[in-house]
Amino acid sequence: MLATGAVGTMQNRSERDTFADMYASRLARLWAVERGLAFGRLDHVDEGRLYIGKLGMTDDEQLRLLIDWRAPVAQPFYRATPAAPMGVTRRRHLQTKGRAVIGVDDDLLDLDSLTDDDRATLNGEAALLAALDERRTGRMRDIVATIQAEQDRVIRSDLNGVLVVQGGPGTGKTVVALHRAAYLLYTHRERLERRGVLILGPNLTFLRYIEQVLPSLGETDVLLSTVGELYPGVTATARERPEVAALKGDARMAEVIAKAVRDRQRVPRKPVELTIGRITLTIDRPMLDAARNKATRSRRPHNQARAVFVRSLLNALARQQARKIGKGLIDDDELADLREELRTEPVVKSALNRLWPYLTPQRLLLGLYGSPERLGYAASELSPQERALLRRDGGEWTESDVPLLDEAADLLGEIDEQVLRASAMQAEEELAAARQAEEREREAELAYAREVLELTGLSDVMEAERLAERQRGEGPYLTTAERAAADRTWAYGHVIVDEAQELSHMAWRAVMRRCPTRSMTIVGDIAQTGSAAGARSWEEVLDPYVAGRWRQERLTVNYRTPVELMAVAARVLATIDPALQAPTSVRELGVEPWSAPLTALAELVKAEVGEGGKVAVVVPDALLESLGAEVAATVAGAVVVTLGSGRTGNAGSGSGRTAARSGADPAGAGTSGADPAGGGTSGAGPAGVAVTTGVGRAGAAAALDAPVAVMGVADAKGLEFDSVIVAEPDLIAAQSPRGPSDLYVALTRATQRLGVVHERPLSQALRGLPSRSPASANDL
Ligand SMILES: Nc1ncnc2c1ncn2[C@@H]1O[C@H](COP(=O)(O)OP(=O)(O)OP(=O)(O)O)[C@@H](O)[C@H]1O
Repeated sequence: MLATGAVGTMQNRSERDTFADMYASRLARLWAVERGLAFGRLDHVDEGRLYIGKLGMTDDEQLRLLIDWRAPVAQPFYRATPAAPMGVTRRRHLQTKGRAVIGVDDDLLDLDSLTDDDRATLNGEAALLAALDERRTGRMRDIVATIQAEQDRVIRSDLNGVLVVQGGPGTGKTVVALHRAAYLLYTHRERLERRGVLILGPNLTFLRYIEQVLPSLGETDVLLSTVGELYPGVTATARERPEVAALKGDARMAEVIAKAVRDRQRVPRKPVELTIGRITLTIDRPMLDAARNKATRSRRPHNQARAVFVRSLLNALARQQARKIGKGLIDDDELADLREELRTEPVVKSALNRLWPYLTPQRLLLGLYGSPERLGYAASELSPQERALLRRDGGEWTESDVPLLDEAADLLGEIDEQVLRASAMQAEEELAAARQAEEREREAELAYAREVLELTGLSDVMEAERLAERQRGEGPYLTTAERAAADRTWAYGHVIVDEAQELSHMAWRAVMRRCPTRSMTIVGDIAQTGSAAGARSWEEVLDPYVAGRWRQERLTVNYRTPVELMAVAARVLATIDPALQAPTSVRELGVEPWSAPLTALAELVKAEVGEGGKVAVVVPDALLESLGAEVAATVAGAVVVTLGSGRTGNAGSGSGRTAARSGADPAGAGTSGADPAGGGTSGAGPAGVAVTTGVGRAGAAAALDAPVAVMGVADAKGLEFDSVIVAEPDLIAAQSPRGPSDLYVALTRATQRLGVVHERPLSQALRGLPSRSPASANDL
């Protein structure tokens, strides 16, 4: 397709591009399912022998070769038990390497109907345990070959309505949610491909960790995002202090934002005088009140209601002008002429901009944070201490700001397309003139365009370049996920929220706006809530939106953490709430968790790296820098995940203490409010999953690929490692009101080995762990 080159009519070329895109994505899907393409066999009483795979295949005669795992006939592969065999006599798991079968595991479901031949070829190793024992790669894998019955029920649950999946650590919530996305796309392809599926995760590292699962199941067009990336054009990865995050996530902030918008429509006390030529016009209180009331009554969002306000005010001014120049009564045409003349008068324009300004959410919020007076008005319901927490001058957007920006955007509405176009045109003309006149550098030209936009009061709406692009018409071919990512008002066909317990009230409002049909899967664990603004119960979260209309499934088996490690974590869980139940672990490895002095940390990390697999050191936020530097100085290739999700400082190889923070990778630099890429859709991830932005994710990948990563708990959420060392556990438990939950999360990240290092005395729950010294590292 591509080799035909850019020939023919516009239409030919656009067709060619569309076909090329289509084939490319088909090819990406086929490549992605290569690993473990066929993984199961069902010997069925009626249907004969069926092979189960990642997608369905038939031969030239339409004979079924492979059944898609999501098809109804494949269901017994996951659900059949000896008690309820569903017509299956034998279930066989195929282990493959490349395209060769290297092993099989059988489950016998109906002994009576087996033939003698069948009996002779039985093979009973549990495929699940083999999968769980595998060394971790730093990326989540699909579990399509070993999905368990309780998980299958979640995966195949109905598309409609809100499904909550509550489960302890390691119960497969994340992996099940991803398989559910694949299942829903398969079963409701048309509806969901058109509207798209959004998956929200807790941080960029996590998204990086899971992003290959869906492509490996043949699904490439799903949008993965964090709440911090939800608002197009802003990539917020910075985090607030817990008390600020809690306040910004509080439900009362909705009214604060609403009042902040009303504040910008307030009528000044004194009349406004406008001198145009030799006459002076006065905008007085009654005129303003009338215009404002008309605008408010129109029930349009602020930026659209502005047109009503402006028209009313200009009409009044035009009449006043007519009176002043002695014209008296004027007809409609004359009124219209005068009004349009006034509209272009600079003094009038600037007065209108002050009285009812075009506002972007960014400008509104910064204006609010930056002004004690505005805060005093909008946040009058908050206490003075709370208002002080909101005060800020400029600075980076944080994750907790994003739901507020979204709230504001909803109340402000889009800025009129015509205004945008006019500004774009103006910007373009001015740019062209500037080019001819002075041949300035490209940078300077853009600066000039920005200035032009500044003058029209639209500078922070969009970049000059993007305005011009928009003006020219359609952009390049975009997938549903990419279009959805760039459109704040996009309504998704299905939304999956992972680590959902972390979302604040305000974040839920933003999420619910994106899913008016309320077809959602919400997975999380109330016991793991770390954010001060997070959830205490699912009722509290969901009842405001779907009271009595949501259903819950529980996952109860822990596939990650071995029995010995979970016993320790369960003691910590009991300190949070004795009523909470830890999930039951399926594996027993015979390796006990250990404790050691903090001073031995670096040596112990080295020893763990020697054991192989991925190692994580989870530390209190306050010690991230110092301990990160310490580990980096001793262990080659260590990466420190700096505070703020997904940004990493590559700690280098033994170069010492300075590297941990200051050496932040260049890709991680773009975490400020205005994302220069705009729109936040920088294309495809490695296997074609549309990702919202490359900015922080390159950094996130470094943390997952490194042999050792040092991080705070917020960045460890949802991840897992072969070996985990938790530093100063009691400081983690004390670092915020939800600290004990953070500790519980930290202790449940390991698939094989766990240790704690400490200087402070250990709390009751962790006391009594066998001690380990670096010298004995290899003995354990
Ligand atoms: N049926 C299964 N077959 C193979 N592996 C599984 C299965 N179920 C879960 N796992 C593995 O168990 C681990 C934990 O799963 P996952 O991360 O989805 O759990 P989680 O419930 O989201 O945990 P947390 O709440 O701690 O983040 C993963 O490595 C996952 O691949």
